[in-house]
Amino acid sequence: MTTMAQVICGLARRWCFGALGSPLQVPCLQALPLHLGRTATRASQRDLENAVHQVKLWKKDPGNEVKLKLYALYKQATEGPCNLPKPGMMDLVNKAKWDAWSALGSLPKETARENYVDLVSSLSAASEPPSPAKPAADGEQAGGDLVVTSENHITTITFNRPAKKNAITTQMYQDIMLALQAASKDDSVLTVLTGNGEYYCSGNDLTNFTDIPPEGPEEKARTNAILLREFVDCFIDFPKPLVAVVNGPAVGISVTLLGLFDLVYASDRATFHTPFGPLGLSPEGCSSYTFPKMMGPSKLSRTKVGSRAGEGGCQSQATVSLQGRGLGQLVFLKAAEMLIFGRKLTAQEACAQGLVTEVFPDSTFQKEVWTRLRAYTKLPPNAVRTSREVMRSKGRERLHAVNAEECGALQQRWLSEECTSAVVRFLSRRGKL
Ligand SMILES: CCCC/C=C/CC(=O)SCCNC(=O)CCNC(=O)[C@H](O)C(C)(C)COP(=O)(O)OP(=O)(O)OC[C@H]1O[C@@H](n2cnc3c(N)ncnc32)[C@H](O)[C@@H]1OP(=O)(O)O
Repeated sequence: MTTMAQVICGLARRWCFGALGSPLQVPCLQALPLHLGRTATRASQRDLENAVHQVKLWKKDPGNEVKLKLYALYKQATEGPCNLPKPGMMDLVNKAKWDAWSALGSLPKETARENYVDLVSSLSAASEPPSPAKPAADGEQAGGDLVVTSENHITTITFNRPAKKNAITTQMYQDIMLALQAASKDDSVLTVLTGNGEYYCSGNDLTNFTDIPPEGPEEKARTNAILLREFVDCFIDFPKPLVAVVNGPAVGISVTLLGLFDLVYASDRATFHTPFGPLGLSPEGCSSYTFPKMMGPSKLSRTKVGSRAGEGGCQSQATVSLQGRGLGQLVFLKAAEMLIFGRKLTAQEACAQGLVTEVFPDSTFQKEVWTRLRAYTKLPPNAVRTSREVMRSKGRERLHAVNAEECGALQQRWLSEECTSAVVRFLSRRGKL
């Protein structure tokens, strides 16, 4: 049975998507705050347009009552008194809007315009789009190495060690797991990971390898493998859409995990680097499975090849290479170049390979991405969740198996001479040893 609350929620969602085509309205004009934020001047048509634009940027849903007020005032300001026939009782959305508009009676257009602008102005302060976190003067932002916020049905987990390029400490792995656990149960529709400052994340903090317990390095490798496996499992099993807002360069595990995300939005300043070869490591985050899957031969760009190009023909590089390697041999060239040889991709390249959903100019990145995400939170949450589950459930068992295998390989790698000398090189160059 549909309850009244459900009907109202449904109304709110439909309005947010502009089912009725314009900003919403007011049953009782006298209740509106007049002249807030402006004094003696009358509101112009330009003021009205600016106010409409402002409403689109609001991050907080102002609620149905305000939306109705805005709708009615806008209609009155642009079309005058309501002279439409009254919608039927069952046409709930249109009836509510008709009621609100009709309640304005013969209010002059100019006054309606003014009231609309004043109402928006009074509500705007509370609805500014979130500004990207900025490092404090000493390079570290208050709030710890990980900042978790929840607003407007979006839970945001922010790497917050800008002075260390947001490298992930052992404590941060634990805290991210806790944050994901909480986000899976809160009322958020989306869970976002992002970074504060210049970097998205520089991957595993390489000093994590330095605190060897009395039992020796084998014990350290064993506990790290358990931690990594549990950490990646949290992403595999996470029940809601995961979004990466990649504000800058991404390295190591912060890149490999992206294969488990649903949306990856990147600034054109971002790069994607998995330097496992140079570090004596092997892939993690299920990337040995997800990357070849997303970057497989069918995804490679088509390139003119030899004399065939002269005949007007094109062949993909993959096709050519595969022919050279023998029939039936599947070689995932791009994934191999990244994961084995440590080739760094630009945001555009990563997008072409399917690792990134969309690239935005850095200057408008935050504004565009958060506006998009806020719009997505207005979708019916149960439908979003169901679609995601249907898409994800089939591969989950496989991902767990891949994760276990990758962690087993890494446990050995961490004990290898190749890996220890690479970490020592990095740390000694920075005077950490
Ligand atoms: C238990 C689970 C294990 C999961 C395993 C995951 C595998 C990976 O994630 S592999 C990838 C590991 N990450 C790296 O190899 C990146 C190492 N860092 C760098 O190469 C460079 O720092 C940089 C390219 C990210 C930035 O270079 P830039 O010259 O601009 O800045 P720096 O002066 O080097 O860095 C500033 C500051 O930050 C510290 N730092 C940066 N990244 C890390 C890191 N990953 N671990 C530890 N510390 C890092 C760097 O030491 C500097 O610190 P100081 O100012 O104190 O010297």
